[in-house]
Amino acid sequence: MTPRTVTVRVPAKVNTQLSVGPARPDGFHDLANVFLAVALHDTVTVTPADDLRITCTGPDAAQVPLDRTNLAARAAELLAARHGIEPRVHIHIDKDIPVAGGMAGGSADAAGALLACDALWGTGASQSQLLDICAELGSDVPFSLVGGAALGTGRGERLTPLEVGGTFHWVFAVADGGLSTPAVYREFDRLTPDAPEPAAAPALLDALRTGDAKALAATLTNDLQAPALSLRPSLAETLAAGTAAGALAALVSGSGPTTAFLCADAEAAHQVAAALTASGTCRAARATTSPAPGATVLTD
Ligand SMILES: C[C@](O)(CO)[C@H](O)COP(=O)(O)OP(=O)(O)OC[C@H]1O[C@@H](n2ccc(N)nc2=O)[C@H](O)[C@@H]1O
Ligand SMILES: Nc1ncnc2c1ncn2[C@@H]1O[C@H](COP(=O)(O)OP(=O)(O)OP(=O)(O)O)[C@@H](O)[C@H]1O
Repeated sequence: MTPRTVTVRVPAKVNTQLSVGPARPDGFHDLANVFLAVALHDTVTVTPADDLRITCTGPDAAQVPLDRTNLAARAAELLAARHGIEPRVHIHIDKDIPVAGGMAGGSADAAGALLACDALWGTGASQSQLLDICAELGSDVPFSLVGGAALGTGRGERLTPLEVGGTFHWVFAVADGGLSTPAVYREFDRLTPDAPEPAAAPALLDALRTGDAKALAATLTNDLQAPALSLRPSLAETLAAGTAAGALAALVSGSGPTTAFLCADAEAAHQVAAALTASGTCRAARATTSPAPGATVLTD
């Protein structure tokens, strides 16, 4: 029987290594992008409707477009077009991932809507067909579907799964307002005229594989950190506050302006979150863990 409602939970991501090469002729950049899914989630629920409709709840809901530019709507449209059906569906997003925060929130919603609509419509797309649609929707979307940890090459859409040998404890400091991903890449180009070809760092992959937080802290890198700080200098204060509170490492998450703090254990993460909240250098601080599974159907 065709299900009447499907709910999918999708994680946010942090980039443990984000190495960026020179701009390509198509405007994208080749990456060595070591993604790690973290246990902050959006929940996407799809229900049959007369037409494609989007609603959104959550603290950042006012910043989410409710028209067909929403990545979740585009995902439903693409899947429907591939199968010659009309995307008559109400997509509800319960949003907990910061918007325009460098944590792939829109990408998560796209992957979630795709998986949910596939189940609702019984289109039975294979994982590789779903991944193709994801790549068309955005560079981060394939990883939102698979979760866990993966190396993304090309523009980040070509994934190789990675082993993770333990649980890592993180704090994410949410900033006021967002940063535009294309603007951060443009600032990277301005600051880095001779970027080398990117490659994954063996020491970082080892740290993930062994679950060694100190080793991971020593190897975290983000080539978009300098451009994000150039566009939003106040993020340096947030990074310093988390480091002073005992984080093993502090870095900008993806294109920012969310900042990420790797901690030794759950207790340290709670202390760092409390100190960041008290510091007044961010809007909110959230403690969480990684890795987390990719898009997962909860009910149908
Ligand atoms: C910063 C990251 O979040 C790190 O994972 C991603 O690279 C961004 O992924 P995304 O938001 O899914 O990005 P897309 O929707 O594919 O592209 C948005 C814009 O970001 C820039 N972009 C993105 C990915 C990439 N490898 N090179 C780029 O230059 C381009 O200006 C592009 O027009
Ligand atoms: N479902 C969605 N949720 C949030 N933003 C969306 C969505 N669909 C489209 N957008 C648009 O995309 C922009 C970027 O939002 P998003 O939260 O995906 O950024 P991000 O987390 O920085 O992305 P990334 O880390 O993949 O670069 C928003 O400003 C918004 O206009």
